[in-house]
Amino acid sequence: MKPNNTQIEILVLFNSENGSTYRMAQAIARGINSYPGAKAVLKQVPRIMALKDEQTKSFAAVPYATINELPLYDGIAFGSAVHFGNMTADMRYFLDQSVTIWTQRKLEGVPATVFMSAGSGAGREGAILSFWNTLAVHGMLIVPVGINGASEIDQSVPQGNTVFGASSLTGNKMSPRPSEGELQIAKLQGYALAKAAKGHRLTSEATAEIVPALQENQIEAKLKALNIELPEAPAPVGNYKPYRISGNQVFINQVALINGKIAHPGIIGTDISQEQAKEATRQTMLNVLSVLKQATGGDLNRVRQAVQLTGFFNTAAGYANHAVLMNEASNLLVEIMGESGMHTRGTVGASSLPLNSAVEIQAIFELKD
Ligand SMILES: Cc1cc2nc3c(=O)[nH]c(=O)nc-3n(C[C@H](O)[C@H](O)[C@H](O)COP(=O)(O)O)c2cc1C
Repeated sequence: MKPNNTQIEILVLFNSENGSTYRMAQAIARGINSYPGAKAVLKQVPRIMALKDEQTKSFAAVPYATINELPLYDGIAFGSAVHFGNMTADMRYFLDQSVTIWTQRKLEGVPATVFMSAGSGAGREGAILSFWNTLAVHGMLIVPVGINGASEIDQSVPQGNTVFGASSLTGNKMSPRPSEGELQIAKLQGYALAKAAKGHRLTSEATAEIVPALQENQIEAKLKALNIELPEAPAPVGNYKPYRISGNQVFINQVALINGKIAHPGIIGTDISQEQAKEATRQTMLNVLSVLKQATGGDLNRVRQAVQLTGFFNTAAGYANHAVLMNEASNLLVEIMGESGMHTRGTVGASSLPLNSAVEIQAIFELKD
């Protein structure tokens, strides 16, 4: 069964009265077992009414399945006699008990295939297709046979093979039934199911690794990857809030505070160099992000996108490199948030800024609904 086992296990679940479906099931199982690392488990569906001579049947020793074990397998081959162009009542009754499994979506994506035993063959293709309806409602991955092996089997006798699944024409006595050809197609069908089940197992394992990574807070993951630790959000120094949410937008204003002091204070180009101004800009942008985190209740995944950044720079008269400084903030934001960090931008030179900061950034972000 599934848990941490490199072998895949596939249930061959059949309902037979006279043994033909059972013989087809055995051929399906042989095909499964011929696939490296795959093992077939043969079980029959419980009966609504016991057969009179059940103990004399070839399949008497095959255990009955319980409905709750279906999700434990890597794949399921369903086999039934054709009854009036449909699956048998036993099979129908059994599958009708799978409502909880269905609503819990436990069979979703699990490979499944259908084989049958018919008399004349009347309605056998329709029977397989109508069986598929139930599997589709469960979201199972249906594996047909196609024309696999069809041209190699003895064409001098009628054969029950269909592109949807193997079947036997037990009413036709031109050869012993199930015929060698019918059993051969069933074997190929079992092999194809095992192959799909192996693929399903590998995909499930890969998804199990990927999904938590995808669910992880992507902005936090990026911050970690860039070795950036957000500073403590600076407390307001007046009668205002560090952020305000209006509708689904967050408004933030920050200066270059770090541990209660301004990083590289003064006039750019006179008191501080361009490099120092860049450091102050980066610090200011980190402060913006740390306030944004506060605004989202600590969950930066709630941010849909950046909207607008406006940078104010305390510059000497004639200074014209504002864009170079503001790029420091823009690049940092896009590096952390990717495409959703893109924003419109305003950049302004000012003759003085609060606390003698060299930089002030106003930011607007949009939150997810
Ligand atoms: C109630 C009933 C309905 C059947 N309806 C069909 C049918 O629609 N088409 C057909 O080809 N055979 C039909 N058959 C024949 C069986 O499908 C056939 O005998 C089959 O091989 C039995 O499988 P088993 O040996 O596994 O019991 C019917 C048999 C019964 C008892």
